[in-house]
Amino acid sequence: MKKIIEIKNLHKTFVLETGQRVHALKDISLDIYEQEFICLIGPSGSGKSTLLRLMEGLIFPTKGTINVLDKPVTGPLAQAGMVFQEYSLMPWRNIIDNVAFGLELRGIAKKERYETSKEILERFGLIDFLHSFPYELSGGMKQRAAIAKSIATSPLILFMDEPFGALDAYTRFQMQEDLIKFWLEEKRTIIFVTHSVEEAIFLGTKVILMSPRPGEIAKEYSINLPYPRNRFNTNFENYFKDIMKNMNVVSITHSY
Ligand SMILES: Nc1ncnc2c1ncn2[C@@H]1O[C@H](COP(=O)(O)OP(=O)(O)OP(=O)(O)O)[C@@H](O)[C@H]1O
Repeated sequence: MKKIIEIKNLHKTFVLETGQRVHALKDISLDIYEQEFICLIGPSGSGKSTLLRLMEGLIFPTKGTINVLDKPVTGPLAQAGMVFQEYSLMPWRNIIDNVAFGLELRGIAKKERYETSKEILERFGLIDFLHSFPYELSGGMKQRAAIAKSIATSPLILFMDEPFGALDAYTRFQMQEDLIKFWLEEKRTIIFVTHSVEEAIFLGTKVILMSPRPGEIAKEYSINLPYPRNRFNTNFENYFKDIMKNMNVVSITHSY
């Protein structure tokens, strides 16, 4: 498999307005290969979003290097799509114009960008909502539209920061299944931040556990379970227990 992202000895320190320094990430080294589905988990403040933003080229390392396709990251990646927990859609644009936005930026003619966007929206079950505005959709539909928007330009890498964090449990399960279906069909590289250990095991080819601040990679797990995954399988549960133990979630691991 081709290496897509190479991170070497990366440190990130933020300097606050008061002059105080926050050491967010410490000595991160990580290789990410084509078609991997990487899930980043760890306690709040362990630097998951910071690591994602560094990979996306939205911020830059204090020390160390990040290469994407053998080139140092110098600004927002053209080959990437991004989905956040909220705010991924522009409220003043209807759904088709949101999805078509990236294509519009690339100068694709209206007819063609609408055709591509309709195809994607059909696939994500939103074909009846082309002309609706984001506020008219449910949370799950909005996130479906946000994913559709992020893949419209066929990005090589999809960065997702807690995309299902605000959804109810039922919608979240549904979205996880839909995302896996998309990934199995398209085999893009996905880097996905979540607080849910269970979600990470359900989705990821690899789960990367971060330690509390300053965030370091505490452990990398290769999840050797076939897709679609079964949460009630013993091997699934074993990964869950092992990760929870390494997170030191004593009250939860106690009962096992
Ligand atoms: N722009 C910034 N300026 C100053 N400090 C920042 C900035 N962004 C992040 N930090 C700090 O870096 C640390 C890591 O933050 P980050 O948001 O990456 O953690 P996280 O693991 O994604 O947390 P959560 O799970 O709560 O979203 C935190 O201490 C945070 O306060």
